[in-house]
Amino acid sequence: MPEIEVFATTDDWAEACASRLASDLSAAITANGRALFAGPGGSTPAPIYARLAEARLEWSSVAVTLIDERYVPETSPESNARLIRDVLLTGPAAAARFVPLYSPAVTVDRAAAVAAAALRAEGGRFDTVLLGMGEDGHICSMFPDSPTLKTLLTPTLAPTVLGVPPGRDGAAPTIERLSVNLAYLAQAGRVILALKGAAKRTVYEREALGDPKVQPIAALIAAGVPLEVLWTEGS
Ligand SMILES: O=C1O[C@H](COP(=O)(O)O)[C@@H](O)[C@H](O)[C@H]1O
Repeated sequence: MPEIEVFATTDDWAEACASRLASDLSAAITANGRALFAGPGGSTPAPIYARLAEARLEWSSVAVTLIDERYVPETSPESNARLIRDVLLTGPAAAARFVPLYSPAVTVDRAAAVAAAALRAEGGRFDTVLLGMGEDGHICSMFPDSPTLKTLLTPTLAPTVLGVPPGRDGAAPTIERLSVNLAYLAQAGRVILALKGAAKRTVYEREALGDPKVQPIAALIAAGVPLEVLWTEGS
């Protein structure tokens, strides 16, 4: 299992994550003339996004998307796109192109198909990825016990975006979602899992040793996702 890299402060941790992402984007622009980045929503990534926004990059050559999204428009406080727009796509980074997963399609599955086509048009491979993880062990919108988990984690599927229904009887997720699948993470140049707090460290260590068939983190490791795990106790 990938070793956990420990950082003494939130600043050091956010800086390390942002500088690896910026370095990957810069290398992709040099090699291909463009770069594709995918990141999470949630409460964890804001300090990383704020630092990444300050990176000296040819931002007009960068496309930014999400690893997952709630099926809500950007006007909703639940929207992951809103976090990206407010914190990452600011200053010079506002020149980057945002590729949303959400669209007001008829169903979440139709929106997933639209998003999958949009990502294919961007090259279909993430140059670098930032991941978060919930305390229940979910990454992207790959929720333990969700009926969609097995499909999202099927290693033989091509990179795509899938609709995720709400959990039954109050189980997570509470609303419909969209999520990239395992293949998108397995084919990425680098995947940084940014963890904050003692509880998430314990979950990671437990999940990483778990059953590779059912748990997202274990499945990522089994599939050879180029995972780097950066942790800070945080505040
Ligand atoms: O639902 C989500 O949660 C995870 C983790 O969020 P956090 O608040 O614990 O940082 C996030 O990675 C994911 O993108 C988001 O949709």
